[in-house]
Amino acid sequence: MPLQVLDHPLASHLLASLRDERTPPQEFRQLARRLTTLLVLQATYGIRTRIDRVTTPLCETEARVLDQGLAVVPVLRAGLGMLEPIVDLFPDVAVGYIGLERHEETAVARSYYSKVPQSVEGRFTLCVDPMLATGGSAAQAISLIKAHGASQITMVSIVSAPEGVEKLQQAHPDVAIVTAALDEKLNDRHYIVPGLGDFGDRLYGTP
Ligand SMILES: O=P(O)(O)OC[C@H]1O[C@H](OP(=O)(O)OP(=O)(O)O)[C@H](O)[C@@H]1O
Ligand SMILES: O=c1cc[nH]c(=O)[nH]1
Ligand SMILES: [Mg+2]
Repeated sequence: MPLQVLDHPLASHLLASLRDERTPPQEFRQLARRLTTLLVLQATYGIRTRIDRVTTPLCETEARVLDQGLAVVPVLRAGLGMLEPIVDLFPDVAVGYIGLERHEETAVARSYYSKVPQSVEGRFTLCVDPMLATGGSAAQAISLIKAHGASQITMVSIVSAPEGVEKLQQAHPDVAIVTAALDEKLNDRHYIVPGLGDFGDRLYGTP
């Protein structure tokens, strides 16, 4: 599936502040929520709809309504920073959780928690994790989500590296990727450059 890079002046503006090393955690969390709202509008464009009828104070008319449930699976911990706006926009969403932590040196992700509802089957499913670096965490998370029956999955990230996009597209060619930025590269510690640093640490104030 092609990669979609969100191209909107407000998204760029919010991302600039997220990247800024001076942005404190409280503001960082708010920016992450606002940018996720924009990303999710793009990511859910293909959710199934149907035509219903509604009566306005003036007459009856056709109205397009949602005809498919949404599921979201944030990858702990940083993905939690993207959850709240999605639950606000889609109150009937089914939420699963996957805990993954990269090894500091190898960057290989270790799984420490997983609770994905079987109800992802048939739902339009978003896997959310703000950083797509080597792609190891996203590829593992999506394999787990698929094992629970999901078949229509979109990966939503805030910043992506070319290496991560390539890995995910190879591992899961059926999964769409929506991101706010495709950055230049990974450094020798597997961090995205220019990136924004460690998203989880900046979100939760844990240097
Ligand atoms: O594409 P990858 O190379 O796998 O890297 C991306 C992962 O790294 C970060 O999580 P981290 O392991 O730091 O855990 P945290 O969210 O708990 O800080 C980030 O939130 C992704 O999950
Ligand atoms: O740049 C990166 C890479 C992985 N995880 C982060 O939080 N930042
Ligand atoms: Mg981290």
